[in-house]
Amino acid sequence: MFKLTEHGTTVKTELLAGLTTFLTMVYIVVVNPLILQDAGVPFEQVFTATIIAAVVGTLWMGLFANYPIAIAPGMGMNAYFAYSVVGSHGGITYETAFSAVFISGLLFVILSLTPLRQKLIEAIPENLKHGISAGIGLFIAFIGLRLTGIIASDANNLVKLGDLHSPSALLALFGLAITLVLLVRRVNGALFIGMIVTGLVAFFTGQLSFENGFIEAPSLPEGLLAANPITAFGDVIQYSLYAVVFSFLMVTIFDTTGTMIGVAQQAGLMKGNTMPRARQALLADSVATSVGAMVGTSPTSAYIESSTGVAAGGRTGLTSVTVAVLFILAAFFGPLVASVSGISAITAPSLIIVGCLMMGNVAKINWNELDEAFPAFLIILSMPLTSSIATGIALGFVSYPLVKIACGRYKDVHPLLYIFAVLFFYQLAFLPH
Ligand SMILES: Nc1nc2[nH]cnc2c(=O)[nH]1
Repeated sequence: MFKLTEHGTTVKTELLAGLTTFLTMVYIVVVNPLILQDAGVPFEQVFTATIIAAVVGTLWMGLFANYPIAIAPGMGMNAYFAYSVVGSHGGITYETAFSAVFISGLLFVILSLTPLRQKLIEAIPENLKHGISAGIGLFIAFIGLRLTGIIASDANNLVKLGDLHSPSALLALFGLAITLVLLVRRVNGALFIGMIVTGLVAFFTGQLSFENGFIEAPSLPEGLLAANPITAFGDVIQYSLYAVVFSFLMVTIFDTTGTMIGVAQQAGLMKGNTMPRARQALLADSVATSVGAMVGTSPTSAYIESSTGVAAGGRTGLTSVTVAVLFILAAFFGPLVASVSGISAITAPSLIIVGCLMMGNVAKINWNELDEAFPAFLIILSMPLTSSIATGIALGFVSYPLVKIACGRYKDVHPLLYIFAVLFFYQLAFLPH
């Protein structure tokens, strides 16, 4: 079913890859409720909703699209939901905001079913695709460095070297060194073993403790927040949430498409300029976003952390199915998950190393043609600086046609790219981020 031999992989490799991806992304079941509770949504509800959305999307991805790509509520969009939509749109409750998420999820389902999906992927120029992969690499490495305090904020320069004597930074550096040694010595499961060793050191140095125990029964969602497309659409009209729906839609489509292409390229699963089974892959995310809105979480996205599982050898949907099963188990291990995901140093080394692997794509960019190189460069530069994959893609999409028109090669640009350039320009210039 997963065509393991055809993809040159084994059950053991896939299970290990799934475990690796899961460990780097499981923090979301704790962090997502923490962010959405600022919008008034109860913690327990988001905890369960996050797991439901992740399981639906990731299982769909594994079973129907056969990609080693996991799905869960995105970190950019939960903040946008809590602080820009509910926080600043006067009078908007979180229930109404979930209606907007639900509608954007349904629109995305419809788009995933039309030929536009494949055209969109084909319309993205090769050099921009390489830029997206490399930019994602820099971005996840930056996340790893920031979470562990190796890089800290600075009032004048925005970022600076953090306090390398802090327990978190020291542990992360230790984990990085161990994992790198394992990798260069080509030890199987290096990323995962690195996490286990770092976790053990965290435990014995008192950074990791299990005061709240390990197991707790999950609470079931009390009711559906959005279930009827007509009432949800009514909410969108009543509160004029068109721009909110548009932003959710653009960000989900491009974050997910960009991430899928980046990870599929890393896994060697792209067929030239096209992504096989793109329909099912996009459906996985759009269905998860819609279901997530029904039970109480912000939009889902294909997770960049999937690249850690691919680096660990994951090539098929079995990796994703493993991740989904582990998310189901996580529902019963709330306290354990909260303890481990509170220690960013355990997973940061994987994020940093995978960042390095994904940066390899810069070598494929045609640096000799500035009209090809500059938009790709802009994507790479802006993803970590804006902490947003979608914004990086937006800047690449706006600059590419402009540069091409300037050098008289406007015919080289796919017509769809012009349309998206205008939409992205509108979003960047006039909508809140
Ligand atoms: N692509 C992607 N990966 C993530 N990992 C955590 N949050 C996100 C997100 O918003 N987008």
